[in-house]
Amino acid sequence: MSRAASRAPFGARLASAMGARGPLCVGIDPHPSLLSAWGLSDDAEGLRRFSLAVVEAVGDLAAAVKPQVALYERHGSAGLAVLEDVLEVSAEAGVLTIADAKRGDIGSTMAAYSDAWLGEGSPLAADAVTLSPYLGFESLRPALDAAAATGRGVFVLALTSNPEGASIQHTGGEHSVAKTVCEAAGAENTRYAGEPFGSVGLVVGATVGDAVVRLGLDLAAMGGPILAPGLGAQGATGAVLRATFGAAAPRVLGTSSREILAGGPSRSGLRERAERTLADLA
Ligand SMILES: O=C(O)c1cc(=O)[nH]c(=O)n1[C@@H]1O[C@H](COP(=O)(O)O)[C@@H](O)[C@H]1O
Repeated sequence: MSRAASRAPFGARLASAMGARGPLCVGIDPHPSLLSAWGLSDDAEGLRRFSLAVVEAVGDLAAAVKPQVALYERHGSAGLAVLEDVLEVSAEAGVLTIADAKRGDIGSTMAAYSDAWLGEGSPLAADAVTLSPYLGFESLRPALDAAAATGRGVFVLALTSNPEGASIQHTGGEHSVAKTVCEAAGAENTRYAGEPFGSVGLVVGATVGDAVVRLGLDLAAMGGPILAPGLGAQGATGAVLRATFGAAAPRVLGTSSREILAGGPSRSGLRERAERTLADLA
């Protein structure tokens, strides 16, 4: 039996991890300022020590970790080699991985991104990857199909946490861009009928206020998980998150990076902040 065939769908694995550990994803964002605050050098060795310390500290607490790919890319091939190791060590630690790569391109090129982040045997393959639908939701088809074939998942940007996102995502009147993306994800998740979550998730920031309601996004019916950045450093709290998502709150995976990472480099400092965030989300 191939590895792909033996892996349960991502949505089912995430639902089970959230049920066992709670709805927290810890972002691994090795910003230069954080490396410095931890007494580490802004190079591949500093990146490695930082990232592995985070996985070691929270790998048994969080449902998922989310390495921010840009912060590895800025170190070139040495940084990407570290990312490969982080993904492998995380898998060994039993925590799900979401590569925050925000990829999106015309279909033929998308197939190559899909091979890299979701392909069986790829050194960069994670349990899920973030995708941008700016070239049209259907341009993501290679990744949607690869995710289904390999038991992996995707999180498609719908309502991002940054204030500038509204200038595109809120446009379109009754058929806003965000609502269109939400409906397309819902249609895609029909292939996962019977699973606790579909494997096609959305990114909706915990900072978007009443936009979910105002734009008429039916996140509960969408069927997939919701990755909600914006906790901590961007100002959102567990209470804000519950108010923002309403009936869809049980499918929300809250994600926080800088707020938790600022607790390092000590293991206890990182765990204390992760546990505090988890308690806030409960
Ligand atoms: O896809 C994401 O994770 C993402 C989407 C979004 O709308 N907003 C957002 O902040 N993110 C990412 O989530 C992380 C947030 O980091 P903190 O603000 O430090 O918690 C960064 O890696 C962002 O790139």
